[in-house]
Amino acid sequence: MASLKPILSHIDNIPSTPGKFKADKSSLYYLHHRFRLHSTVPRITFWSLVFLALISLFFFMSPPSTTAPRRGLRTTASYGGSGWENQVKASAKIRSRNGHSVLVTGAAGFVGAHASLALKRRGDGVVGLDNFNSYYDISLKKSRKSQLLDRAGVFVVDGDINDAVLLRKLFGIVHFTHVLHLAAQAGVRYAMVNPNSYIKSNVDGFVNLLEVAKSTNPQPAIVWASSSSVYGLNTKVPFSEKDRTDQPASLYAATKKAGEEIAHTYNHIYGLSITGLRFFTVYGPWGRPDMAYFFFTKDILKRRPISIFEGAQHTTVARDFTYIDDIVKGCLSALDTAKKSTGSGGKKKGEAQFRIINLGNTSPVSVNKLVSILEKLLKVKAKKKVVLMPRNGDVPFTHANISLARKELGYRPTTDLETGLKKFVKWYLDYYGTKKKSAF
Ligand SMILES: O=C(O)[C@H]1O[C@H](OP(=O)(O)OP(=O)(O)OC[C@H]2O[C@@H](n3ccc(=O)[nH]c3=O)[C@H](O)[C@@H]2O)[C@H](O)[C@@H](O)[C@H]1O
Repeated sequence: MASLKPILSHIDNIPSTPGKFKADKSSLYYLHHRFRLHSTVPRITFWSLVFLALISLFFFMSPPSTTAPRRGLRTTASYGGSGWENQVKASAKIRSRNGHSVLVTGAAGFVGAHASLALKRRGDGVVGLDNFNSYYDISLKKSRKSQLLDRAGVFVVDGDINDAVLLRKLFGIVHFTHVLHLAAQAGVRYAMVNPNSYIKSNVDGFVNLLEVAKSTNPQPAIVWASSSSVYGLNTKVPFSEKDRTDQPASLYAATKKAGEEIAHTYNHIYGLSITGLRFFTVYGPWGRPDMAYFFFTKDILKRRPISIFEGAQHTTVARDFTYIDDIVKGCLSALDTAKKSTGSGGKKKGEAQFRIINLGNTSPVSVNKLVSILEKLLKVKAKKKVVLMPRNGDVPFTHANISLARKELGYRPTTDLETGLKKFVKWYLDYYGTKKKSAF
């Protein structure tokens, strides 16, 4: 467990759970006694007053809009009202011929923000949804949200995929042709710290979204983020979609694999068109602070030691690091090639498309090499500690076979790790140096 410490130091503390309004018993008691003392007021009047007071308290404490309980790492969300609806409608406006109308979940996240921007810039209608949980720095998520609104007019709704009322409301306002579902509890190692957050987002939340989508008329086509981690302890390389995925090494991987099976069920029963994309270690500007390339950069600059994992018998740990722009192209292409769902009224009317596709770089790089590229770009020597890879969810290597992505999506990744990290480091120095200068 000692090895978890440096990793978790990059993750924010979990906030307390939402508080509920409780009637203050002591003040009720006090009132009751006062009324008893002044017995000129009959008992019935006392209780009528208490009742009235409670009703008005309830009324005044309710926001003008819908308030939804939020599950997961944060408190409550509010939404609704005509101003809010107008923002949703404006954001959803399609500006190109044959453009899609896309609900992007996790839009204030790393991949979600980039994908939302790319969709909006080419003329699609985009509405974002994000619960702004505190798994990592909320201010980074808020910055992405502001960038989306200010630079492209993408509105990100503050809400949760577990909130069916909100989802139905959004589908009621906009006829989404597609959902790009990227909201998830990410990170392989954090699953040992907060296992339930993975079930809530990646299983409960996904089912909730599919339930609403399957009942919508017409049903949207769904493209969602699975993960390279489903290959788990698979040793056959490169990882092909035909390989076994029944040996997950982390709860994160297990929930993503569960998502793939759940997606199959909804496709089979309800005729939802569903494409699962297995992302391979996505990195780049505006990335996730819990990922190694990100916190290595921070620690190297602060002259703090970093742990480099190695396998048993000193074997190298490697990843098929994939640059964000390549992933975004893959996502857009998956949306463009997605066939329509076939169901209506919650019933399947014919076979619907079901796909699972790797999106990787197909060129694995060792963690050692990653660090030496960062040292060169940052012009600082890292204080490296080589440690045996802890048994906390990591796998020794990943390597994507992307033949299916090439065939189905015309996917061709073009950014090597050095080029991609150069762009990341430039962004990092801008963002954490002068902040306001950073733009997508
Ligand atoms: O493809 C995915 O589906 C997943 O990709 C990402 O997981 P990983 O590939 O494990 O990325 P990341 O943590 O950056 O570790 C990178 C490398 O550094 C090594 N590593 C890590 C920490 C450390 O202290 N030392 C170290 O050597 C570590 O052993 C590894 O070899 C996403 O986080 C995850 O949400 C999911 O999307």
